[in-house]
Amino acid sequence: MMVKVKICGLKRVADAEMLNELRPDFAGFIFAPSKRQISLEQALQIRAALIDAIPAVGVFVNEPIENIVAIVESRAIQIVQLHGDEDNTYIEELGKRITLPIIKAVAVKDAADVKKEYAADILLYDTYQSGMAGGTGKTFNWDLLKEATHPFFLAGGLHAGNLEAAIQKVQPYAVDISSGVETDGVKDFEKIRAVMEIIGRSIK
Ligand SMILES: O=C(O)c1ccccc1NCC(=O)[C@H](O)[C@H](O)COP(=O)(O)O
Repeated sequence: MMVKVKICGLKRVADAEMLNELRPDFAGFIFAPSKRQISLEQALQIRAALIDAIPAVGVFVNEPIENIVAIVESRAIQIVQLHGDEDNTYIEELGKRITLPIIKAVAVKDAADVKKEYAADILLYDTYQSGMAGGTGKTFNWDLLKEATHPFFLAGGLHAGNLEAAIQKVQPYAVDISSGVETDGVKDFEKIRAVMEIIGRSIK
């Protein structure tokens, strides 16, 4: 089976047009403080430009549940990604309020982070960096993922130059890439194309 790809941090309608051509499996909208943060209005415009076959993942960091529910009701997103310190009580509460799938991101410092169970549909393992919730552009020690017992998204510092090695080593369900497909902070068609080519060659 081919590894799935999420291209995260879309900021422009032009980014959606790139994805429509290159066909990753998911697009990510950042609703948390970040250089990639977008407003609901921008998200609705980008969603409208994206083909239906690419679900938009809304990325939140410790967001009040009411705000996520409002964004879900606007139909700007089809999947929710929790990228902060959300615990199982929070995730279960959110799960009662929405019907969308929930991805829980885990910042990996050590093996205990990988062993922890969450009440989410799937986990996403990302690089831990103090003071940054995500989008670090840095990899982490993939050996720690030997402890993973369920399919997961791999994130953190991935790009066309290390993607093949990452897939071979950790066999993720999906890869999630942001900084590695940007040039000067803007999504770069050629970098996304290179990633999609590598994914096309990868068989799990
Ligand atoms: O990308 C951000 O700026 C960001 C900010 C705050 C929380 C989450 C964020 N990104 C979430 C993602 O899913 C990224 O794709 C993931 O962290 C990997 O980013 P990168 O290392 O830049 O490829």
